Amino acid sequence: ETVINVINPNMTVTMTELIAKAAQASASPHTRIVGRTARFGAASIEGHYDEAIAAVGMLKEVEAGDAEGCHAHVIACFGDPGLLAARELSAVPVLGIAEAAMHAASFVATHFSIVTTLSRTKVIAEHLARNYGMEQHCRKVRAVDVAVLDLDKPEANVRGTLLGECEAALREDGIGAIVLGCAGMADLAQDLSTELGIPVIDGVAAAVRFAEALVGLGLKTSKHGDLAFPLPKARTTL
Ligand SMILES: O=C(O)C[C@H]1NC(=O)NC1=O
Repeated sequence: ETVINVINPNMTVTMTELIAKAAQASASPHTRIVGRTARFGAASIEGHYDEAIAAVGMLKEVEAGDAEGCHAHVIACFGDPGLLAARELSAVPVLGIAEAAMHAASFVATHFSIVTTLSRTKVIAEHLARNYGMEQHCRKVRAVDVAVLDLDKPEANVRGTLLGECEAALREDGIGAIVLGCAGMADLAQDLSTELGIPVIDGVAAAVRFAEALVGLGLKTSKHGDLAFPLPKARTTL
């Protein structure tokens, strides 16, 4: 059995449930998904400050997963908060849903656009695309301006708004695929892909399958050099 620790770095349990459901739906039969929710940080992550404090809570859940002997971690927040810190901390593979989604999109299209939640978080996705060497593939980061915790509210009409933004991206951006820029959109990817007739990629599903692939390849996070375990020293723990 492969155990994948899927961490919601925000503190909203209903989102963790949606994420874990999407992760299990994507996983192979012999994979067990353990969903974990950050117990320190923010109810939702919508900017640099939220990301900074959420990373601390996320890292505690990496420790919990490692203590349980999980085979890989998925950081299920589109900002990939604390990704390299988690890779230092753990010896098993750690994937962020943004990195995983962008790579999946680059395998099936020459260019893609990202559609995320609030306009103020577009810059975070732009920084990630640059850091991941994806600027040649990522044409544009768009936003539907729906707050993360409103995604599951019927009155927000997220599906309709997302569809409109994706159609604009298809018309204007010169792309072949769309990346959904929020873990909370995980349950919408399939439906939008069918409606639009193009790959619409949810990073939770992509990260779970890539994690399985890395485990299957016997690959673990390298502890030589940059991602070696953190140096022992006095630290404030939660
Ligand atoms: O950055 C975003 O808009 C989405 C990001 N925030 C969050 O609480 N979970 C996420 O996936």
